Amino acid sequence: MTQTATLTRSMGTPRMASSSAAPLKLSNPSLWKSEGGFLNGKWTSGSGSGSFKVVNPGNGQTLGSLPEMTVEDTKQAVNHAHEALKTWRQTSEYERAAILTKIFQIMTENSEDLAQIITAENGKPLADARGEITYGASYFSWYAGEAIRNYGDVIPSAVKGVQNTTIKQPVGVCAIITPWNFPNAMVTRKLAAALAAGNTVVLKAPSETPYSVLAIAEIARQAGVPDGVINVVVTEKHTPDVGKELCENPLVHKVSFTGSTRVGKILMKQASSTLKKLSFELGGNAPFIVFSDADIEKAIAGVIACKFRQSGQTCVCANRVYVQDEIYDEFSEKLAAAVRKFQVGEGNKEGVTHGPLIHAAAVDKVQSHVDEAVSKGAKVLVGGKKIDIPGYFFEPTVLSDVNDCAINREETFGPLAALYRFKTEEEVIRLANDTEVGLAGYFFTENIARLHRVAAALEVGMVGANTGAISQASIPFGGVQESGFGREGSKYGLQDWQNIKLVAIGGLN
Ligand SMILES: NC(=O)c1ccc[n+]([C@@H]2O[C@H](COP(=O)([O-])OP(=O)(O)OC[C@H]3O[C@@H](n4cnc5c(N)ncnc54)[C@H](O)[C@@H]3O)[C@@H](O)[C@H]2O)c1
Ligand SMILES: O=CCCC(=O)O
Repeated sequence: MTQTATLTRSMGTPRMASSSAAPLKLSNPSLWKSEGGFLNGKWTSGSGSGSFKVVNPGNGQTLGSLPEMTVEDTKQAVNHAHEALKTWRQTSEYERAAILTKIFQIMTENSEDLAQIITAENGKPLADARGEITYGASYFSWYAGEAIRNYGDVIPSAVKGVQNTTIKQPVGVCAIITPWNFPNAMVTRKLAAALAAGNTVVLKAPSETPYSVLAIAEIARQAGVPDGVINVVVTEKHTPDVGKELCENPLVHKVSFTGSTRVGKILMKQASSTLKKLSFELGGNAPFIVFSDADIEKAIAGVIACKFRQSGQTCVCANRVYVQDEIYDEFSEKLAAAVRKFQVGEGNKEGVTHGPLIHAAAVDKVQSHVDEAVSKGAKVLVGGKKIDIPGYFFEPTVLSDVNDCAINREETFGPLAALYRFKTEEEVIRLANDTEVGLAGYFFTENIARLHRVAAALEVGMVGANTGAISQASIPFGGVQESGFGREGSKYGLQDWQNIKLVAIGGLN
C-alpha cells in the first residue's frame, strides 16, 4: 500500500493530515478514512491543530493519525445535523427502512475489511471481530424491520366526542458517544435505531478506535444517507470539551452514551443544563454464580465465553465468579485447565484465541487487582502477570479463594476470573447484589424453581441463566442502578429515540 499525504480543507484552514491511505490490505480501501471527521457529507480535518495517534494494541505500533477536531467543529456538526433534520424527519418509515437495509447489505459485503479494521485498532482476534461485524450489522436489519412497525395508539376516551391518538416522532439531533471495546457494534446499536426513528446524529468517535466509526459513516454515505444526517467528530485531546458541547448545545435533544459510569456522571450533570433526553449504557460488575446442581462442563464453557470475551473487556463480562462449596475445587481446577489452553497474541495471527488489552493503563489495572487480591489471601491458579512482548498483554488469569478486595467493587475489564466460595443461595444473592451497578448477571443451575427465583432476585438489567452469552439485536440491552438507563435493541429500543405525542381530536360527536 502506498503512503499518501492528503490535503484536506476545513473551515477555511488547509492542513496536512498525513497517514497511510490504508495500512491494512483491504479489498475495499475506500473504507479506510484517514482525512479526519465527517461533516455534512464531507471528509474534513476540522478547524484545529495537531493530530492524535491510533495505536495497534496487538503490537504497540502506530496504525495512523487523525487530526484533532474541536468544539468549533462540533458546533458545525450540530448545525449540519439540525439542518438535515428538516428533511430527514419527513422521510417515510419505508424509505428509512430501505436505506438501513442497504447499509446492512454493504456492511455484510465488506465484513472482512471491517473486521480487519477492528482487529488492527482494538486488538481482538479476527474471529471475534468477524462476529462483531455480524452482530453490528444485525442492528441495521433489525431496525429496518422496527421502523416499519412504528405504530401509534388509539386510546379510549373518557370524554364523548374526543378521540385520543398518539404518534411517535423523532427526538431531533442526537449525540452519540461510544467506547473502544466494540468499535463497530456499540455504534450501530445506537445509530440504526436513531436513523430508523428519523433522527440526525453527531457521533463522537473513541480516540482508540476511530477508524471503525469512520468506516460506518462511509458505508452509510454509500448507502444513500443524505449529507448532514450523520456527522462524525474525531479527537483525543478535546474529548471533554466536545462532550460538554454536545451536552449543552441547545440544538441537541438527546445524548446516548456507552462507556464508564464515571464519565456517565459527568455527562449527566452537563446535560442537565438543557434537560436533554439521555440513554446511558455504563459499567458493570457482573456476578456469575455456579450452583452445585449445575452442569459443570456447561458452566465452565459459559464462564469462559462470558469472562474472557474480548479478553475481559466487555461491559457484560463476569467480574465475580461465585462457586458453591461442594463443587468449588472441581470447578476451579477444570476452569484453570481450560484457561491454560488459551493462545494469547496479536489478533490477526492464526490460532490466537485471546488478544491484547487496549492500552498500558488497562494492563496496570489488572495487575493491581491481582496483586491486591493476592495480598489478601487469593491464590493464583493460572496467569497473574503481564506479558512482556510488544503491545499490551496480560496472562489470562484465574484466582481462587478471593476475599474482600477491589474486584468486589470495580470491574477489572481484563482477563481475570476471580473465584469466590459460597454456601447458600441466600448468601450468594446477597453477595451478588452487593454492588452499586447492575448491568448483567449469570448463573448455572439445573433446578427449575431455583432458576426462576434467582433470575428474579438478581438486581441487574439482563440475566443469563445457563448461558454466558446474552447479546443479540432482538434483546433489550441495558442496566439498572449505576449501570445506566434506557434500552438498546429489541422492540423497546426504538422508543428511546422517539417522543410520543398525543393528538386529541375533539368535536367528533
Ligand atoms: N453498558 C454497556 O452497554 C457498555 C458497553 C461497552 C462499554 N461499557 C463500559 O465502558 C467502559 C469502558 O470503555 P471506556 O474506557 O472507553 O469508557 P470511557 O467512559 O472512558 O469512554 C467512553 C467514551 O466516552 C468518551 N469520553 C471520555 N471522557 C469523556 C468526557 N469527559 N466527555 C465526553 N466524552 C468522554 C471516550 O472518548 C469514549 O468515546 C467500561 O466501564 C464498560 O463497562 C458499557
Ligand atoms: O461491552 C459491552 C457490549 C457488548 C455486547 O453488546 O454484548
